[in-house]
Amino acid sequence: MTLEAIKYDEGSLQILDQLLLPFKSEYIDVKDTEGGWNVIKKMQVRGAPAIAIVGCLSLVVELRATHCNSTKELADFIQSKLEYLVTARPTAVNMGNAAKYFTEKVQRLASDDGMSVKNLKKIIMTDMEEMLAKDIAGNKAVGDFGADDILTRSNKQPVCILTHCNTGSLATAGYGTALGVIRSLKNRDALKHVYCTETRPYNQGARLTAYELVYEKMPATLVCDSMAAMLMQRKNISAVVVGADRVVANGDTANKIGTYQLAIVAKHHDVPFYVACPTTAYDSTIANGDSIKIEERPSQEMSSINGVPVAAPGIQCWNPGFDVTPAELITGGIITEHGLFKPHELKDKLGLINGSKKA
Ligand SMILES: CSC[C@@H](O)[C@@H](O)C(=O)COP(=O)(O)O
Repeated sequence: MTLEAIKYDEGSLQILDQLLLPFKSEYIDVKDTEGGWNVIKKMQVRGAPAIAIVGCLSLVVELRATHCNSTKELADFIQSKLEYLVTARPTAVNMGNAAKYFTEKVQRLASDDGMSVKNLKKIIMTDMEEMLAKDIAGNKAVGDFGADDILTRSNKQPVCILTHCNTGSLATAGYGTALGVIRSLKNRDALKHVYCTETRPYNQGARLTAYELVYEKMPATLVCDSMAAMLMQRKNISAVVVGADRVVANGDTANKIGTYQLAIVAKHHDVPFYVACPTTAYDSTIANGDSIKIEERPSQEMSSINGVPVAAPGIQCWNPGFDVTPAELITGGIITEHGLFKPHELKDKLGLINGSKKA
């Protein structure tokens, strides 16, 4: 078994089929953007950062076999493929942010008269290939900032963490976001225990996070989502740390369904609640969480497990894949690769960082 969700080498892209985990380790060849769109839609690869990386790398693979006669033709081709990839899953913003960034870049470079088709292709492909290393570096920084803050609160005493969904190596290029914070705590010998929720209905916690925790030999226990309140009442939880699919301007955060109720329970028990995500999950164009589009998944994903029915035939199902945690419940803060911010600070602080990068 392996934890390498994305294998990429010089134009060859393979993804670990996460629908088969934890019982089978099988890779799928992704040969073009249609293949990329399909593995994202079916959730054979999932997790906001991994979705964007696989989407863009599927375009790199396709670009290698694509001939364009002009830089304008190439830029329009890349733009249309990126627009298509964004439609696979609507809530996670990472693919949308990548599409915006690469569209702006390719159209700007294409308008330069001295640019050749060959060079333009190379610049964009190299930039996309670098997403893998950049994501890991960002995750490591997130992990360290998160561990610093949690250990400051605990007076450097080892901590018990509750996490939700899967935010580890399988959801990213490696290391992980919320699971990256947990990994950083473990690296400092400061992780007493980690609890992961099952994460119904798709069981990313039971299938994927539990698999990563066992693989990494972390002291870990699986709980049902419905046990979170009891857990916080009885088990001395030091912090809840989750990932994000989209953090909007006021700090409201869309993440895996079930996150919002964890934040409410954490507030009731005075447990700090953290969102851990690189800024690739930040969307400054939406003012607050009411306008985030929430993906609704097929009802069979809820009414059956691995094809075995678990609900009464004929019952209707409502299956939103994500919920929105209001900023005021994110009491620990939002941990980014630039540091930890309170939700209300995010807009100004990230605006300053982005502004100074441009200057
Ligand atoms: C680093 S991943 C953060 C989030 O993307 C994760 O918690 C999550 O909600 C994933 O949802 P999924 O539907 O499995 O793609």
